[in-house]
Amino acid sequence: MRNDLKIAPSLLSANFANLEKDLDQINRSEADWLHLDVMDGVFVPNISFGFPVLKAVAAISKKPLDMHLMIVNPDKFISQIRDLGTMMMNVHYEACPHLHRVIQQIKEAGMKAAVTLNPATPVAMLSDIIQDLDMVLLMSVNPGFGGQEFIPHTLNKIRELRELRARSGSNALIEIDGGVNLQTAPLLSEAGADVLVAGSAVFKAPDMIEVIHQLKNA
Ligand SMILES: O=C(CO)[C@@H](O)[C@H](O)COP(=O)(O)O
Ligand SMILES: [Co+2]
Repeated sequence: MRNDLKIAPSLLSANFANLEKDLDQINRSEADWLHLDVMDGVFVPNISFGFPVLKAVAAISKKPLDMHLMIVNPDKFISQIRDLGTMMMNVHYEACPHLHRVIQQIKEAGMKAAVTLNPATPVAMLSDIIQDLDMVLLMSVNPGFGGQEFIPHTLNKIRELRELRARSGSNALIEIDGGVNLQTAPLLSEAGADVLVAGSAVFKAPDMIEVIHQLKNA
């Protein structure tokens, strides 16, 4: 069994009327990171939360922040995201015509940089940027909503990404987001994922700490 699989609970499925209670559970769990889904209603057909909520969450979270920006023009917000104490800033390939510049700006701001691919975007699109990345996030659902069903083709994309990573000498982690649960996590771990994001599987469970423990040992 591998012992390096990271788990990043996604706050999108938390109880927003009592975030402090849910965050306390995450803080006390074996979760490695806290995944935060920012949506603008333009890049994706949904709106989640913005800086007032992010500031309150950042003040309570004891886990490093993994910020998933489902927004157009994410470069406009690099310094504000950094000032929250963010560890990893994920921008979508599909939202960044000047991706190389955005990645350099994120790193210059002192954060780790990740690129996210939608389910229909081929892994090969990263061949000229993967050397500069700390992580690639593969969406295993169409972004915008929690609680959707896992797209099985993601398993092939993980294998392709591992090959691209090996060919290019990159150390980028492979993170998977969408439909991760106790059934899909072992398949993802086996295929070579490094980080699993889980929203509804964690926050809708009766015992979050136990589910995180089980995911971690997938
Ligand atoms: O980025 C997103 C959705 O766009 C995710 O991070 C979701 O929050 C994952 O939710 P589940 O599929 O795990 O319920
Ligand atoms: Co996400």
